[in-house]
Amino acid sequence: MTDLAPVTLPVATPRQARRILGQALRPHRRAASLALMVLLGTVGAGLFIPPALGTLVDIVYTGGRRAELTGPLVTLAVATLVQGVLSSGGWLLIVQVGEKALAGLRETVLGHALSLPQAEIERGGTGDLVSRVSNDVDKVSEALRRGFPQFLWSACAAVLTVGGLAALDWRLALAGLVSLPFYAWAARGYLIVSPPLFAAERRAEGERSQQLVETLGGFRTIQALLLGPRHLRRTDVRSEAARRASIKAIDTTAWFFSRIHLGELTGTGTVLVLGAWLVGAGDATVGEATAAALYFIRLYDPIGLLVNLLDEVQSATASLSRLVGILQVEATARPGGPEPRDTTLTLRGVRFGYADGPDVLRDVDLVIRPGEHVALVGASGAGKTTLAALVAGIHEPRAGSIELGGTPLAGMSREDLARHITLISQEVHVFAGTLAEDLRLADADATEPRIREALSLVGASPWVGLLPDGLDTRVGTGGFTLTPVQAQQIALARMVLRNPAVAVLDEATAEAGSAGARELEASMARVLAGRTALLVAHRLTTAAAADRVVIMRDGRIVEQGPPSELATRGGPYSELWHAWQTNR
Ligand SMILES: Nc1ncnc2c1ncn2[C@@H]1O[C@H](COP(=O)(O)OP(=O)(O)OP(=O)(O)O)[C@@H](O)[C@H]1O
Repeated sequence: MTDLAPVTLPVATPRQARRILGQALRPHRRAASLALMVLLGTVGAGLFIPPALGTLVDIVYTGGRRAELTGPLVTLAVATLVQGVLSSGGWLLIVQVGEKALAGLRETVLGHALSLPQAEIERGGTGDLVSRVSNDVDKVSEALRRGFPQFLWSACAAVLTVGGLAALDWRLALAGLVSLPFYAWAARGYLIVSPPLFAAERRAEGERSQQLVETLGGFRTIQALLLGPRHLRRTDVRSEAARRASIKAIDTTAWFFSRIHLGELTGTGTVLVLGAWLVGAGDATVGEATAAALYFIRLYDPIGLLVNLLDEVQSATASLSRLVGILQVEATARPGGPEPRDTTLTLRGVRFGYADGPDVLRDVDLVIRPGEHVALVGASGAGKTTLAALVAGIHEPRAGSIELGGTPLAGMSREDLARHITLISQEVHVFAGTLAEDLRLADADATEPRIREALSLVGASPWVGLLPDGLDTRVGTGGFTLTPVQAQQIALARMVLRNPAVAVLDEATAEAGSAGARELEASMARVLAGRTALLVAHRLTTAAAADRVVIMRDGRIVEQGPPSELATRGGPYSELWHAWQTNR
């Protein structure tokens, strides 16, 4: 893998994508058939217009009576009215079907993405995933809302109009067909040339998003290591690739339209010349020749639209394939093993690395006894957060095993895992909604007294009491902004409500300030009482309160023992301890 070729999620073949779309449309077959009938009615009504106009031309041309005009004029009025009424109803029905199918598809894809282990998503790239569920969903959505109904209408209109022309005079219909080779030429070229170009455009956009997410996500590290110019260069390269891919795709569209206009010119010219000749030979009336030309001109819109839509359908198919590709990332099957005997955590010979990267954990052996609190201490990058994520079952080791009460985590179902072990990471997320809703994410049936009890245990009652609407106050995006300490307390309260036997905590005291950190330490101590706990300690006071401290360096455990013993042993912990005491 080169530096500039990130791993992305899989892409489905157009056939697989169409199959999934078909499945999403299946529950709405009846509404779709009704909408199709209404559309056919609309086009059918429009077919009466050219002959009626032709008849009017004949009446005027031959100096007919004024009363003769009534019939064609009534036909014109009724056909226009029916066309108008049916078309608005038909569009509405089709748009509804499209929206419902899209909602189903979006739920399927998002549901699958959420059920995937974090490692699978990280391997493919979160930027790529974001681009798929935003850009690609928009493209498919636009196609289903507008493109798909217009495509149906154009196809019906084109076929029926050619039928109307043939019913008028088969020779004039044949004359119109002279344009077909131009349309076929354009469509064939477009269908063969454009799919890879549109797929490349989507891929380039995905890679650009991926690069932006990487750059913004690693903002601090990039600044600290002065990697800004390098990341700017990479972003430039990917943006340039996306720009080139877009221009190539647009070029084929221009080529396509030039062929279509050639078809229109040839078809109309031939119909007019043959019409004039037939009139001259006395084989057709001026009105019939006019109607034939009008029929052919009525083909411009549907064919132009079909052309336009081929572009949109191609582009939407490429997006749909990327969306459906998410369904192809298989969640590693987790059959559900036996209930753990107890809450002993046992790590044996654990080795781990991210995606295809080097090992960041090596030969980790660790046993945490039921009820024991173990603190992980070490320099930044030593592997503490990674080890915590493995113990919470988020990642699986490359080698070695992690067991809870004798049951390997890898063999436990996600539900069992979530029931036994809860992880609180440094970046706590407060979901948009009321505070009570946010807390009930941990236990949907939690009663208000239980919620209040949990808030009291984590020390959040005083500030929650001051919120304008108490538990019904809206928090998260667009709502009341919680401080980092408050957000951590909410995460701890969620843990209390979920009540797991094992707690894994990545201490987030860095942003809390020293008063906030002390407050959080006290909240944590109350929540962890009685549970088996592994905590990543960023402050040595947290480590000093644990039963055992484990020191990590370069992905290995280099020292462990009770903090009071380690402080005087003269090893890495006592060095850290003394340095910290001196700097206080
Ligand atoms: N998502 C990731 N993808 C690739 N490498 C990663 C990822 N997360 C961490 N690493 C790498 O794994 C190693 C261990 O990182 P980890 O975050 O576990 O260390 P840490 O001891 O928790 O550091 P800190 O105290 O800064 O959080 C580091 O070299 C880091 O760059």
